[in-house]
Amino acid sequence: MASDYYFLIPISVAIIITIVSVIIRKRTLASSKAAGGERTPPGPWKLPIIGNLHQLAIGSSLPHRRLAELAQQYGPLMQLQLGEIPTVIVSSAEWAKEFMQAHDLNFASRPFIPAANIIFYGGRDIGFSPHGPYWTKMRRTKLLRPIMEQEMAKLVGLINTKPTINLTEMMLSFGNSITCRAAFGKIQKQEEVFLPFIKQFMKMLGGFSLVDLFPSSNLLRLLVANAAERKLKKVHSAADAIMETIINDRLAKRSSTVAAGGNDDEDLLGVLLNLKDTDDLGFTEIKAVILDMFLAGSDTWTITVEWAMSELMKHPRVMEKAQREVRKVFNGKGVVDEASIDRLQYLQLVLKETLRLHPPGPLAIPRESKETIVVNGYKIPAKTRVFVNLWAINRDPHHWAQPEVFEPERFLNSSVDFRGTDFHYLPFGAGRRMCPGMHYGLALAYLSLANLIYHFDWKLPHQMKPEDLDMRERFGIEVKRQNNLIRA
Ligand code: HEM
Repeated sequence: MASDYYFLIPISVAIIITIVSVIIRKRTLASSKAAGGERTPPGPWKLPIIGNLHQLAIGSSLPHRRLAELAQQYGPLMQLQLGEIPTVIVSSAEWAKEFMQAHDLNFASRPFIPAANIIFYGGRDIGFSPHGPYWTKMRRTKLLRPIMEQEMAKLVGLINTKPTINLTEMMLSFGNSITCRAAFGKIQKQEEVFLPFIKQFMKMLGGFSLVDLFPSSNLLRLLVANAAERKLKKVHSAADAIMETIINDRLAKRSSTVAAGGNDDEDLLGVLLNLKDTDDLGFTEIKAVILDMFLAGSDTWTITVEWAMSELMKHPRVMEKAQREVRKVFNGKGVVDEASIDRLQYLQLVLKETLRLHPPGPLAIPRESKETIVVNGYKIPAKTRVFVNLWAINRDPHHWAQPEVFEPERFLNSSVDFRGTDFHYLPFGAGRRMCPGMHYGLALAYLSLANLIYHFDWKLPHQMKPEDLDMRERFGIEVKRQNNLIRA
């Protein structure tokens, strides 16, 4: 008897699917028509409470890749609700130009991120301070170009002593030691205790944290936020104590340097202490900017060098060409120094292409709209969080032929540059909040890369073929290689 009704099952399923699709479509359309007739950007249908978080969690993709997939479905300006946070994702050069140039002023602020708030003394740094007079004053602070060449020589010496090297680990510790020199000058003992704190801050700032996405949830606050906050504050106060000691030591030495007619401006701390007297800078601000230097200014360029080396090992033709160039330019000298680095034209193409495919900050640093604004007919309410997907823009097939292929020659005879004016190529962002450490980061990356390929021939371990090299990424505040790069 029951079998008589089996034919009804597919019909019922079809009817249910049709009804659900109509409801979803209606809700999607409704959400793209805001009150007052302006449209809101399109986006996927959201669930109560979590909004679109489940769509980000689908698959094993990292956020910048998953957001790029969603943008292919919903368009280069897409609206998502991430927990309680209304969010807009920008994924094309044309829209990036709207947000980072035409309406840059409205999107020049940073959202409130609880971990960043603790780490940077309530936004007293450059990267997370809201847009306003304080940020303007801090942006004027010149981030230093340290004495790099001695450090490079140390790196070369270290590689020379080892038959097999882990380039990932080596670049990490090299980057940290350069940053310590740039920030504090010659320090020895504090360096070792300070750096592990920085690593912990990195972990706490990385990714999309639940506490950040549900700021009003008392339950979440009780279950996770309070414990996480306590841990972060403990780590922060230990890092703070070390910085205090370093500053006090410097102040003691500084008076004798200045009394002897010297200038204390060889490192970032010296420069900031000079500004303290003229620009009304407090110790809190000095410590916040030093933390910026460690958090934004160390891993970024070392990760870039690592990706460049990975691509060179994967593409022996490019490695050979780059190596031939650097050996020709520096052969008479025996050392790679900064003076002739501009002559390495092919290496510049290699670095440009590396940053196109592997921008270390693929979603930049989030921005926030100051006021409600209509951009090209789409209404963006005040306090909307904005992510510009630099990773997706840098490989948009509308602007790049064969975008997934590593081809440094694509930049030959092209005027496309890092400056943030070519909106289809934005490894350093654009507009007011564009990276202030660009020149310093690029100089270090060129010099390291040139040294690595000038002094050494590189080979993958265990007879690995170039095409088998694992190029997977790991997400954090910066995107690194998932597995370490080892050289035989
Ligand atoms: C290869 C190296 C680097 C890359 C690719 C890079 C990339 C970026 C990106 C994409 C942003 C966000 C820009 C935006 O929101 O539009 C940024 C911001 C920032 N970067 Fe870099 N960066 C690098 C090196 C450095 C270095 C060496 C320093 C410091 C010495 C530094 C300090 C900063 C700071 C302070 C900000 C925040 C600026 C603000 O909010 O006003 N960066 N960087």
